[in-house]
Amino acid sequence: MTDEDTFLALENVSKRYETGEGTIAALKGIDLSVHEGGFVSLVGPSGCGKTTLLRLVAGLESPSSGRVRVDGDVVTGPDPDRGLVFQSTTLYPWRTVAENVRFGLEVDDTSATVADRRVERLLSMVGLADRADAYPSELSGGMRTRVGISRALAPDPEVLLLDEPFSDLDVATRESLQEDLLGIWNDLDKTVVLVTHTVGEAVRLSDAVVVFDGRGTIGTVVDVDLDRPRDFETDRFDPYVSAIRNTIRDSRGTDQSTARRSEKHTTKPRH
Ligand SMILES: Nc1ncnc2c1ncn2[C@@H]1O[C@H](COP(=O)(O)OP(=O)(O)OP(=O)(O)O)[C@@H](O)[C@H]1O
Repeated sequence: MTDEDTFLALENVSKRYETGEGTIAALKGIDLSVHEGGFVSLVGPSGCGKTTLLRLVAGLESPSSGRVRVDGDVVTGPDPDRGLVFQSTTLYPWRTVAENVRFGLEVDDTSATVADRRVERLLSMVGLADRADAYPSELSGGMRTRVGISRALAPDPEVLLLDEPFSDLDVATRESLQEDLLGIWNDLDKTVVLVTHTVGEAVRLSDAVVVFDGRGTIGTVVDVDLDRPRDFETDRFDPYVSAIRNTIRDSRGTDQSTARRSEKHTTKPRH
């Protein structure tokens, strides 16, 4: 991948937090490039800096040094072009499903007709067209997550940032949402960064899996060269997939040589 293909870039990014107990180096000298329309997952042990990286890309935090760029522009704060979905999706309980999704459009001056059409389209993409008038308390956890994703997509962001969005869900719901997410990604052509604790999920969905080593640095980036659309059932038993999963599990949280810290990590363009 050449530098011109890079859409989302972290350039020598470090993030330190000052706390009562001292300085926490959450991320150290991170270099990462993601091409436009790429799907990248971040995995690694708890506390290794995955959420911090996502928050930096979202513009909710600033790097202590280095910079984050999206489509060439340095990220200086939140922007509707970067949609964020957190672990336990918080919906507005007093708003209906459609009104929650529509919220993402109220910050800009999208006309009512365009907004209605977009909300309708997003809800049908996630299979909730018939629940538009329901309230969040009337929905299952999986449905709430679907609404959260639709809300993040409403302003038509270029980048979708997902922080363990499926972690509270049972296996069947999780897999169904993974399929939906791939469908959305394919139809809407977003650049996606997903934080997950589940190696299988990362491999199933991504073009590349970024494996953090537990010391604030990236241990390795594993490319996932599987055809799309993916067949979850077949892939589950594919020896190539097992080998990738093992590589990721072996790299996660293991000691990395200091020499790797300055390596530049690049994900390959989608084929
Ligand atoms: N606002 C903050 N103030 C102080 N320290 C923080 C803050 N946010 C994160 N940290 C610390 O930075 C490190 C990285 O945290 P981060 O949440 O990015 O990890 P993570 O990989 O997402 O973890 P998990 O998988 O458990 O969600 C941790 O040591 C955490 O305690």
